[in-house]
Amino acid sequence: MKKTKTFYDKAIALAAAGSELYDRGWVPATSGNFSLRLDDELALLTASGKHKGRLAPTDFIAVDFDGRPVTDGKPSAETLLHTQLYKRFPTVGAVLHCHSTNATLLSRLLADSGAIQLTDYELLKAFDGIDTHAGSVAIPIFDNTQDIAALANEVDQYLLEHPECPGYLIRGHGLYCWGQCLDTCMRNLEALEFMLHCELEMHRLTR
Ligand SMILES: CSC[C@@H](O)[C@@H](O)C(=O)COP(=O)(O)O
Ligand SMILES: [Zn+2]
Repeated sequence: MKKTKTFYDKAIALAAAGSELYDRGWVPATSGNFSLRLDDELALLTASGKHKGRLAPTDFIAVDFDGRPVTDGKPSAETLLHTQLYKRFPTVGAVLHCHSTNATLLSRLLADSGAIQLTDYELLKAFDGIDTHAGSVAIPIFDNTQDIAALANEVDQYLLEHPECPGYLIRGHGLYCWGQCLDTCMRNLEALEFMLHCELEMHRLTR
């Protein structure tokens, strides 16, 4: 595939998001990966192993929804965790994966319960379709593995049964979330990180 102006515009937008996320401490030491939908067959994704706070427009690769690169370079090791979302949900336009302290610690602390219930937070209203704090949103926690295809299958099975899920944790690893566009995805990520931080503090204060 020839890299178009759209490809580079989206790469620049994701690089700016990466810089912001790095400044927040959510993608240390080359961790994390980001993507944007290009069309109904392709997505733009970070190349593997790059520092996600200092991405250049050349640090992005176009992949199909089976994770195969269609431009030069090596896409993220976690490519399938992005492409599965574009494949399952035609409305998803952006996917962000971060390794914040909150996501890493909470996913370890609460792994046995299988999910974190976010309940009675005003910030639940940041998610599309939720207009009240009075409710609960489950954030599932999957076991970490280097077998990304197996993890993608597990996640896909969960999302088939819970299409309203706004994101998920991988134990001791990090958070995946998505949205219709990059702005929405950043908003969802910020809301999730805020509530994960609250949950961690509650755990600390009440244990
Ligand atoms: C730097 S360790 C983190 C990686 O193993 C992975 O989890 C990650 O988020 C980044 O992998 P990448 O292949 O650069 O997309
Ligand atoms: Zn990761």
